[in-house]
Amino acid sequence: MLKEAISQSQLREWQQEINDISAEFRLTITFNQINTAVHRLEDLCISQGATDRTRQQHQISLLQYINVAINNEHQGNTAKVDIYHQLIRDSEGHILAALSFSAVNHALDKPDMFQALSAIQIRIADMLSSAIRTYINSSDLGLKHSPGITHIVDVQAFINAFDEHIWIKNTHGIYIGCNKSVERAWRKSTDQIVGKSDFDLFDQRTAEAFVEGDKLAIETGATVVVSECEEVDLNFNKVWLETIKAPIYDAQNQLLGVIGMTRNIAKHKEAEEQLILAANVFQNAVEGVVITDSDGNITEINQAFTDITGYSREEVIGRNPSMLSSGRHPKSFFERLWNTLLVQGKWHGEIWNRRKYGAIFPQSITISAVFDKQNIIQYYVAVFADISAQKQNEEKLKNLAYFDALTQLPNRMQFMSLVEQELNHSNRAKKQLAILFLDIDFFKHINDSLGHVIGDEILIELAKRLSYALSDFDVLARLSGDEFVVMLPSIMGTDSVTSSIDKIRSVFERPFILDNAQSVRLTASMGVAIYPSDGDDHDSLLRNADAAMHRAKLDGRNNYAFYTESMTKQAVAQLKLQTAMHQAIANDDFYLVYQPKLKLDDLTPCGFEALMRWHDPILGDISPGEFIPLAEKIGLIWGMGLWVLKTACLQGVEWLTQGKTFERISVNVASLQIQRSDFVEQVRRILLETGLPAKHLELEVTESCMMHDPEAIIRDLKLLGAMGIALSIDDFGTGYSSLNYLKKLPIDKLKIDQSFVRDIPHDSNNTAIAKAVIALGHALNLQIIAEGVETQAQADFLRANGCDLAQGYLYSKPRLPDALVDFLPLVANMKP
Ligand SMILES: Nc1nc2c(ncn2[C@@H]2O[C@@H]3COP(=O)(O)O[C@H]4[C@@H](O)[C@H](n5cnc6c(=O)[nH]c(N)nc65)O[C@@H]4COP(=O)(O)O[C@H]3[C@H]2O)c(=O)[nH]1
Repeated sequence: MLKEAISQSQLREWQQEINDISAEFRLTITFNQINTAVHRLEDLCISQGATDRTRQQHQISLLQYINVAINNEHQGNTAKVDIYHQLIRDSEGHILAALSFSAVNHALDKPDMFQALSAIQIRIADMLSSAIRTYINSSDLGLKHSPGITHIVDVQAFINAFDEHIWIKNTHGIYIGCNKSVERAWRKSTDQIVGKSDFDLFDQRTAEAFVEGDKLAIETGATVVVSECEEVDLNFNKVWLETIKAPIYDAQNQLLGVIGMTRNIAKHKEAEEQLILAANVFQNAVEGVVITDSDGNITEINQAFTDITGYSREEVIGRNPSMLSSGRHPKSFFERLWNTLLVQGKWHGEIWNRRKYGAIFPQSITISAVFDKQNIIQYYVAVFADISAQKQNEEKLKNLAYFDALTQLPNRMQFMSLVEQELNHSNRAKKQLAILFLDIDFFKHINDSLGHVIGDEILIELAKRLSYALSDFDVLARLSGDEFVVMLPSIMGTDSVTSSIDKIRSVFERPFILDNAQSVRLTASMGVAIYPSDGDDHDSLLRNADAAMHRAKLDGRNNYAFYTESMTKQAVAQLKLQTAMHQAIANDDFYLVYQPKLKLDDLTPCGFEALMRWHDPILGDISPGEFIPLAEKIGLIWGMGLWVLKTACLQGVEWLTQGKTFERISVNVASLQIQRSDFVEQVRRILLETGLPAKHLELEVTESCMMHDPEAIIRDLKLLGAMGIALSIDDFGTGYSSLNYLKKLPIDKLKIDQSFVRDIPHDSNNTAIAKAVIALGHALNLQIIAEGVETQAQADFLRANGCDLAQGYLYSKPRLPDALVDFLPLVANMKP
């Protein structure tokens, strides 16, 4: 339609002008001129919202025009009517470009404008060609005559400048152009190439492969990589060649041919190989690798990370590595880590982390910050190794160095170091410490007769038994062979040592059963040295304990000895007593005596204190002052105390049933008894079982019972008081006197300890104390009883100072029940 709007004469005139211009172009077209046109066309494309497809169409047009122009030239034609095609050549006649001018005026109001289609092939490395379409003001064309134009564009030269091989084939597979690089590579001139097919130029197989590539490009309709191969270039260098091909279409989308390029991608290949190598190293590294962004979010991990932590890639990407935290390191540890990382860009150390399934493990880790060109942190890369096995080996080595391989007990070196540490502590705390040296009697016979394997079995079993028998604070070690040592820290004199000796001896009471069901009975000899009296360093203590052990062996084995004689005697005596006490309980060798208590004003009896007695057939009479503290120490006091209470209650019931009258029987209660949570319950049970009314029972507790959990003791004493039981504080003034608690206690009596009664009225201190206790007790509405009253003068003083009650040898020693008739009036004879 537009074409029709233009007069033929006008058209002819323009064509002539174009011809002229083209003729001019033939010689003088400049790069700048083309460039300007390119830019104008590109702007136009952009402003018209040209899509990639449009641009591609332009490229196709370009090549089509070149093709047409070439064909026209070949066929001797000069131009078509409406589109004029012009090949632009350089001075040597090489084709520079093809220009097509369409003599169609798009703007009738601007007759000086016509559409010019300039097709210029610009060969660049990535094979982009530009198709140019622009409006050119005819007056602009005057520029073509400008004398300043000097640089001639040589497109062939331009494509020749590239090392890549570039060629163009038409739809018949005939080469229609190529560059110098092709000439060199194929060792043929352009003339020998253009107009030929692959089958003319190459062997059958190669030609077929090339044609296949053309087909592929045509079928896919886009640029395709048709082959990659390693070859040798003209200089016999190894090169990697990549051939890409693209189909060429005209404006009507008709296939015109295939353009191809082969380029050396050795550098890409190298980079690609390096990337593959790096990726392989990353993935196959034995060390775990984790990469985070600058905010600490995980962006990548490798396989070893998953193997070590158990977390898959999906489970960690985007999360913070703190998800692995074991909780073993304090906050300050990570603060220091970050400080170092930020200041030095790198941190190396060991971290305990947690695996997915909970186990914690040590890792040796290096964290590096990765900076960009502006020195801003882009990533953190952490490379770590699981060092669990290494740590276990270290631990094993440590064990070998410090522990006995057979029994797993500390060895001599470890024992000595532990003793040294404890000595420092004992020295500061002014405490005693004991080293006990133990040697199995006749162990050599075991080894000789039963063999070393059995000997080892026995030693292992003994180590287990000893560990079990001793307390957690004691340190047991095996020095060598059948020699064991024990450190008893913080001992309180020889008593606690003998109790440990007792425990160790009990280990040997059971026979050792061997694999063959045979049993062996063993004994051991022990020697004890005590710090600081027997030595002030680990060497001398061990040496002296060893010497003591040898003396025990000389004394007949199955024995023990202290380094000093007196201590040995003391310990022997205690152990004897201890053994005898167990026997006495079994034999029912204990019994009670009762000491009357009297009112001081008229000396009427008001009750009895039950006191325990023990007569051992071998050791004779043993004082409660000796066996009660031992019973407390070895844990027998609870059972003994219940026995006393029950026996005293039964005695009271017996007297009552005999018609004898008394106010109360008082029973001593040890601190450890009242501290038991079921004490009140046991007292209630015994009263019920024996039938003694609570109003006939009094319990004497010492002040020291308040030292442990006073609130609970006060609560229990109140419960006992509420049952009708009288309560008195024994030995008042000798122990833990807290007036604060005293006023809260539900007690009835205070007993002045006999140590304050002794020597009154002569001892001014004691008389003052006695007076003060009486005054204090009365102020608290308590009755006061004095014990250990032996003289009339004491009794007179106490009475004169308001003391209410008394007991002591002056009136009666503690006696067996049958000997107390004088103090137990029958109900009928009772004074009103
Ligand atoms: N020198 C002298 N002593 C006198 C006189 N009158 C009484 N005594 C003694 O003074 C002690 C009074 O008992 P204690 O202060 O409770 O002191 C008792 C008590 O703390 C404890 N004890 C005795 N029997 C038991 C018991 O069954 N249970 C508990 N837990 N402790 C008991 O043993 C301690 C000693 O008891 P014993 O040897 O029986 O000693 C008794 C008694 O025999 C006197 O005029 N002169």
